[in-house]
Amino acid sequence: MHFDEIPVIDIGSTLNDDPAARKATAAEVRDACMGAGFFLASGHGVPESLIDKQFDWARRFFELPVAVKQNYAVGTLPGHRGWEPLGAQVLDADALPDHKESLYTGIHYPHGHPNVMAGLAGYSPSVRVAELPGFGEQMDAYVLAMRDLGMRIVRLLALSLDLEEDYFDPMFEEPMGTLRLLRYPPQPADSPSNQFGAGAHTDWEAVTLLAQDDAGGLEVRNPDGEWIPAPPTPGTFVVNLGDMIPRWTNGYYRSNLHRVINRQGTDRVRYSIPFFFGPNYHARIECVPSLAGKPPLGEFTPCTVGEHVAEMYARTQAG
Ligand SMILES: O=C(O)CCC(=O)C(=O)O
Ligand SMILES: [Fe+2]
Repeated sequence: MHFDEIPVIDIGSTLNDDPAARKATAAEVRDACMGAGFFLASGHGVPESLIDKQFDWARRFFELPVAVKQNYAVGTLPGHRGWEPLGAQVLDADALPDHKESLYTGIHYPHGHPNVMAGLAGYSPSVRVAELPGFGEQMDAYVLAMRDLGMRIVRLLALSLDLEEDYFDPMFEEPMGTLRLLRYPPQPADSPSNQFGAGAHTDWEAVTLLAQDDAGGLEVRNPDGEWIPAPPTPGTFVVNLGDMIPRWTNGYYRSNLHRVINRQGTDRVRYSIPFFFGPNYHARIECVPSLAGKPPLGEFTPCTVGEHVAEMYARTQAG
């Protein structure tokens, strides 16, 4: 469905016991999911102070000397967690490497957890940084808030699909949750046209909850191929659907391409903090009963979350 802006949806009804109000919110969510696959959630209930602190700690981490950050590099820590230098990721194989630096952490699963011992993707201890006492505790507190917000969004999705509010709940026991700190240095105005902070891509999981600073630069592609800004909007999280959702809805809910360009032409660095939220590794993804009778909008084969993630990795490798 066509869209030319990203809607703002007040999700305050997820914080109190008024089912009729939540139903009304769910109707707005449904329209957003069938169009942009993105919305800006206001009234989310996450304290601004927690979000501000999260950006402060992100800055502090990136300001550490490279020699220190290297000790926390992806590949050095268990699972796919840790630091990635500028240019390490290629989200769009047709573009130059991404002009961004990042740290992956996420929901804390301790070393003895069976999924960690089995080496399942998405299950690792959260990152601690010895040089930054208090860093890990802040990340864990923020992740807890994202997990709570994520479940409230997942319940809205269920309602929006005419399902019981708790339809997805059992699949989100011991969920996957990756938190990423992102730092985008400015790109000069004359940088190559195929240079992006983050190249065009879709997210892989169920929902992404993104806090962005006020620099701007996130854009979503509509069906006409136009890039629509998801502008910095105080008091909101960017919420977008990942590739598991079209599988769950036979394509009726959209996981759309998006990209980032920090082309301010100044020395302005952009920071953003996405939380990628998905169900348990063993959960099954297949079209929800309320849509199963409608003609699929594409080919969507049921699979487990683990299989979905493996397929996504394979696709990037092949690309
Ligand atoms: O930094 C942003 O605004 C978006 C980042 C993003 O799309 C991603 O990390 O998947
Ligand atoms: Fe993304």
